[in-house]
Amino acid sequence: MIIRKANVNDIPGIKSIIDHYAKIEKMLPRSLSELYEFTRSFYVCEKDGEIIGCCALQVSWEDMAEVMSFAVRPEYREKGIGTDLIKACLKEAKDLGINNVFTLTYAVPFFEKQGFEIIDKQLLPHKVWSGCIKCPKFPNCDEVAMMKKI
Ligand SMILES: CC(=O)SCCNC(=O)CCNC(=O)[C@H](O)C(C)(C)COP(=O)(O)OP(=O)(O)OC[C@H]1O[C@@H](n2cnc3c(N)ncnc32)[C@H](O)[C@@H]1OP(=O)(O)O
Repeated sequence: MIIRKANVNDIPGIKSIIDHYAKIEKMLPRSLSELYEFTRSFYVCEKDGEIIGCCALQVSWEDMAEVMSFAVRPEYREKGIGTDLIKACLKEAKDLGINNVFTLTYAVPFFEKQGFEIIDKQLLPHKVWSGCIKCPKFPNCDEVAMMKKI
């Protein structure tokens, strides 16, 4: 099992994980087109040639990056893979010179364990909300904003 940067061949596997959770409203859906655009932002967990987890780090503003599209296939959850994916993203943020990593999530207890704290959504830069118009829940966002200083 390895954690590594994604390449374009991983996108169908990433989409299949996200589709599973989007159907049960645990995650926002992502189109193939969006995912290919974000290829360079993704880390994946690969096991026996199969993608079993994914997480993207997207630089959003000066000194700020977002963790997004984060999921582990149901049968592989609770084995530390999510933690390893987040660690890889936090290390990359540090390497990029970024000190603040945030996420918009329903998985609050998980992110608290990783040292993230709940913040007021108003503290996030306006640019973050440009994607919201595409969200099926818009304008009734029920995700929680969380931030970690690294
Ligand atoms: C930014 C976003 O994309 S938000 C969307 C987040 N994704 C989802 O909600 C999709 C469904 N959930 C998942 O795929 C997974 O549960 C993830 C990605 C959230 C976590 O991945 P996992 O591999 O299961 O996490 P991992 O095994 O590293 O868990 C670490 C700890 O967090 C806990 N934990 C994991 N997921 C959750 C959760 N959803 N709620 C509460 N606690 C959790 C684990 O029990 C574990 O606790 P421990 O250290 O006391 O043993």
